[in-house]
Amino acid sequence: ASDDIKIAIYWGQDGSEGSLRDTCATGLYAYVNLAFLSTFGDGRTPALNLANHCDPPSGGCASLAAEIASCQSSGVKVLLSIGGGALGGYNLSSLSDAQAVATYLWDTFLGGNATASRPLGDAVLDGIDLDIEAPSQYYDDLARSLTSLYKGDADARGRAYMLTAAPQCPFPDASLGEALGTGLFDHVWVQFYNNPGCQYAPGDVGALGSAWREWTESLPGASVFLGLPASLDAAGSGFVDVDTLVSQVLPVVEGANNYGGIMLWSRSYDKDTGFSVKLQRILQSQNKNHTDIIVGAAVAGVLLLFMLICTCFLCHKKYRGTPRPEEGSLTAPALKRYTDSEVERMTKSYAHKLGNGSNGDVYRGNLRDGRQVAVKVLKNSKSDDKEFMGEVASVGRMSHVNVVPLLGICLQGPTRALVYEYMPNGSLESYAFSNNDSVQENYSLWLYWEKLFGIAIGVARGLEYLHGQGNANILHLNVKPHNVLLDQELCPKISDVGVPNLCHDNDKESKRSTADARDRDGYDAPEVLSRKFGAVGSKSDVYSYGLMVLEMVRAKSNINVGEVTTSKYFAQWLYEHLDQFCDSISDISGETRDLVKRMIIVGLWCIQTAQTNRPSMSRVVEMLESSSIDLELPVRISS
Ligand SMILES: Nc1ncnc2c1ncn2[C@@H]1O[C@H](COP(=O)(O)OP(=O)(O)OP(=O)(O)O)[C@@H](O)[C@H]1O
Repeated sequence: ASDDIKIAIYWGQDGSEGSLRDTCATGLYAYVNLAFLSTFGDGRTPALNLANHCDPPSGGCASLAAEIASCQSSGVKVLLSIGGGALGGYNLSSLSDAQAVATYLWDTFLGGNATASRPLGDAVLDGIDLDIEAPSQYYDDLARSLTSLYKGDADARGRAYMLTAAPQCPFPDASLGEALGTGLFDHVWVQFYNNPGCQYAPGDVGALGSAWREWTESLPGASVFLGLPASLDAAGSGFVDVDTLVSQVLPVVEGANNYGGIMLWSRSYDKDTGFSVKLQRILQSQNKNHTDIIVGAAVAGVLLLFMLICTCFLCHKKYRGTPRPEEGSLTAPALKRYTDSEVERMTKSYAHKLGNGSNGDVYRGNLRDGRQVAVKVLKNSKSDDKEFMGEVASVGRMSHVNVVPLLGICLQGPTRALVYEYMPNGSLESYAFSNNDSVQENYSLWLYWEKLFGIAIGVARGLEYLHGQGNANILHLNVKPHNVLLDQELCPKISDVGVPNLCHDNDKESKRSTADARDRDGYDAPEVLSRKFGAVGSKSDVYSYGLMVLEMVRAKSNINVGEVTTSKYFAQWLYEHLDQFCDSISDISGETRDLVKRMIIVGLWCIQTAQTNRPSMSRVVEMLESSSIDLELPVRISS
């Protein structure tokens, strides 16, 4: 869930929206409503409808239990939404019917009778959402019955469940007005769309603002969310683009004490348009600017204080005798030291392994303040503490928007672990190169050319920094899509920086496995594989970078160049067919075409066999920032 704005989303009405697990893993949402239990009440056999995600009658939705658990473990609340647009499929006919439905929901999806048949397997959801659009009665009774069941469980087991609702913005809501009058709802996502009388009209927030006031004042005990469509196609009317939302609408709604965030209909539209990605990005950059001002003022204050202390210290120094021999700090300035029991606690005893790299296994975890982290437990690390700390200190000093931040380390007995900021969107490999269908399906739409270009230039800037622009002077020597991680906004961050230096790699076994891995990955420069091509240096990273960029182009275009499959042949093919290739990508506008052409020309320069022909990373950044008209192709592909 975002630190900046809480977003509730509806998931389940379109198989192409990607899995529930992936939806939660985007880190964009705080609440996911499973949509919908579309048949219930008045003697009907209740039925789930989750589009083509799974088939409830055959028990096919039980497999969602693991995905729900994965969402919950990352802090996302998962609710079952009942009702929806299939108006003939549900209603409540009496008080006893409402009580029976409440008991069914409790036993089947929440903390009730475990022996009931459970379409979502052993998942215990976080609550029930009422999306009741049909004329209705007895939903106040349903709310009271559910709440008393919740309360029984809370008394016994201390678990809290939620009750939420999605009324329309005309106040009071025709279907849910009475239920909301009970004051029993935790969150209410009011639909400010398909309702011209109270939704946003271009340039006019008046109607929305006055309906918002009525809703927030009438529900003092609930947090109220602004419900919006995530794309123009998601509703007949009421779409507000992200820039307008941030500049005109949020300032009106955020003033309410019980403003909770926004609700979006629905995940599939949000995935198509990137609405919430853009929203989170804008809000985070606003927060950052605000924080920068505060930090700037604080830094100025600290500097003043520091100067004062130095002055006092220098005045008194001559009376203090000879200084003590230098102790040397083993801990890099900004790095926190963790004990091995703290690492165990933050990873919940190494419960969630993210993967295993050649230098150790990586686990997901949480710091005490709730921040998610990735903990790399090193194997074969250097046993000399001082040597280890020397290496880790130089990594810890680095700070660049395109390098994964190292937050802390553990160095206790044999345990050596590195604690990194967690990157919720995994690696570029899984976005751009995965053969896993579900991942492809979920993310293919993100990978429009502009995004890929943004990733390419971000990685270039990160490498430029490592190579010395930030005085880091670090070689990566393992640049590949696996080691480019993507944060919440898909901003690329280079990972594994300096890690090989922390580990012994001079034993034969690890050398052999490294070489194998290298053969497999194929991103290494010729000189890394054989010294007859010269010494390894920063241009070796340039080579791997260039190959990676060309592979990104290949993966995105999915182009068939005949029998040819290797990167090198693809590069040769691109070299010979550059304009033809750019023309062949039909959806490319002139501007996008230029970005793609720049990526290709830069890539071709970077993979020159002779190191002297390859540009430096600073030059790569310059080339990417220029126009393709100013860039020439190399004379040959590999010279
Ligand atoms: N900061 C992080 N946030 C999220 N996932 C991470 C983070 N760091 C590593 N991972 C994930 O952990 C797994 C292992 O990563 P690691 O960097 O150790 O290995 P690798 O890059 O796959 O292989 P190698 O180290 O052999 O090059 C990968 O799936 C990676 O995406």
